[in-house]
Amino acid sequence: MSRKANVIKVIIAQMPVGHNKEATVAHTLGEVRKAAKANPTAKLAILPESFNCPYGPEHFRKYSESVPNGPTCKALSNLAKELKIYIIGGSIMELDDNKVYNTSTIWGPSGEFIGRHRKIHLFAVDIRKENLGGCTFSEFTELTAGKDITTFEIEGRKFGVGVCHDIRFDELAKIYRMEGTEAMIYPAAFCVCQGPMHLKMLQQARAIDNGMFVGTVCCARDPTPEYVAWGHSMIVDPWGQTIAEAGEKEEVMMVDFDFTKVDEFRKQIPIFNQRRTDLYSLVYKKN
Ligand SMILES: NC(=O)CC(=O)C(=O)O
Repeated sequence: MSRKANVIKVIIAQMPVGHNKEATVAHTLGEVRKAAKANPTAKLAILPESFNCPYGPEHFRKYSESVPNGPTCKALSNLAKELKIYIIGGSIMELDDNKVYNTSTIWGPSGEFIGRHRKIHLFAVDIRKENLGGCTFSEFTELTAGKDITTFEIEGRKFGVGVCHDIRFDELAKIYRMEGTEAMIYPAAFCVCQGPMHLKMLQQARAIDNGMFVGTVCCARDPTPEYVAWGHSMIVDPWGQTIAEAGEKEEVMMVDFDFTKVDEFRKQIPIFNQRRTDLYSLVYKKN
């Protein structure tokens, strides 16, 4: 069996999303290229949720394309091959059989399509908070929910993928843990209302519950649209410590995922093995 990597260097690309899809994709991928060239040991790059489509139900179908053969996917595949890195392509709106999914695509260093994660928990809230404004939003009118979990490995370390609202479901993260996941990545688009309230706490909770890295990669703030992104992409380690956090603007961070922390946490706080599965259970109903 090949040795597991201790540390994996990751490019976190918090990028703005414009109305011109081609220009947005070109800019985002250009910034990833610059970061990868400046950091040749980076193994993985991660983009935000809906990274080529303004985040709003009125845009989803118009910006949707086929996976894995649409133009954005081709650009992601070519970049992964050029840079010889893995890419979690944030998410894009996927059109399949006339249905639209909020889909994260995963690419390998030869440009190969490794898999897709269709957002399982569609986002719908109606929040009113005096000091933070509010947020009323529903993906249900335009999108179809996914059904499958998605994992892949880099140098013997298992990554799991969810999309944004998926992070609020502790059961999902636990199922990924049961599948051996050591780092959960959620491309995200939290807004200025629920971002400051919940983003960090949700990540810390999922990380400590499962002894794994939890990362969100978010859209950069653009104050003009109705849905104003919070930014603040962040990586939390298995101990619940924030090891990297972006501001609100466009920003590319290089983050070392030191997986020895996963090994240490799980050895020193072995809650996974202490679960009382004689009293309760969680079942993944695989499709
Ligand atoms: N945008 C999302 O899917 C989720 C979100 O902003 C939230 O759960 O809050």
